Amino acid sequence: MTTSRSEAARSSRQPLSLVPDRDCPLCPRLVAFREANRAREPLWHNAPVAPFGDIKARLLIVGLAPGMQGANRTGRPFTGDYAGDLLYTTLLEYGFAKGQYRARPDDGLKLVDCRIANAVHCVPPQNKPLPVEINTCRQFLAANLATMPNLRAIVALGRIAHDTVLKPLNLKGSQAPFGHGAVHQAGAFRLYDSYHCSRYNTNTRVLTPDMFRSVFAKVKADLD
Ligand SMILES: O=c1cc[nH]c(=O)[nH]1
Repeated sequence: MTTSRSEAARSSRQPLSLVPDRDCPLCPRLVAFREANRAREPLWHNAPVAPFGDIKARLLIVGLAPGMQGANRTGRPFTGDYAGDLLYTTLLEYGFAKGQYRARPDDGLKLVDCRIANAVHCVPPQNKPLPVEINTCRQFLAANLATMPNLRAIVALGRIAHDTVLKPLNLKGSQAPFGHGAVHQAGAFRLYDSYHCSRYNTNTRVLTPDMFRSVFAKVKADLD
């Protein structure tokens, strides 16, 4: 996001939409999936998941998409699935969260100087959003980036999150290749890459808790 782009976004007459409507119609495959999930599990959230945390935070964490049994069920990013256990434990350890994480949205956990959003706001089949869905949903993430007045650091969890923030940050893939632990400067912002904290990545030791911690240790040191 260049300064001019964010200024343009802030001053545009149309208010920026930070999250899709509950019945967002933009991605037909995700709409059909959402309707099937609503019929099957009427008590679940089953709608686009809004970002969690203060808009005035300096840190934005970008995930992939709501997990079926996690954010899609509970309505809060990374809440109720395996990926959230590692993420919230690490955020608590580095002071980016306070309280206790109990895997439910009424656990009282508060993020500190930190906000969490997803590249895609609706749960995709098999956890795999299509490129067209990622492109369509980017407008909401870009609105968050443009609206966060104190934003300094962005942690991308996985390659899809990394790729999707490049455009709003006005970076090219060749300038900022994805790599665990890589840090990319984008004007006033820093983009930190991490492998996604999914169960698959942690079970296969592609990502260890120490590797994950080292990303947040760096962010913390840079922000302090
Ligand atoms: O990327 C992810 C994974 C799980 N839950 C989320 O909200 N996002």
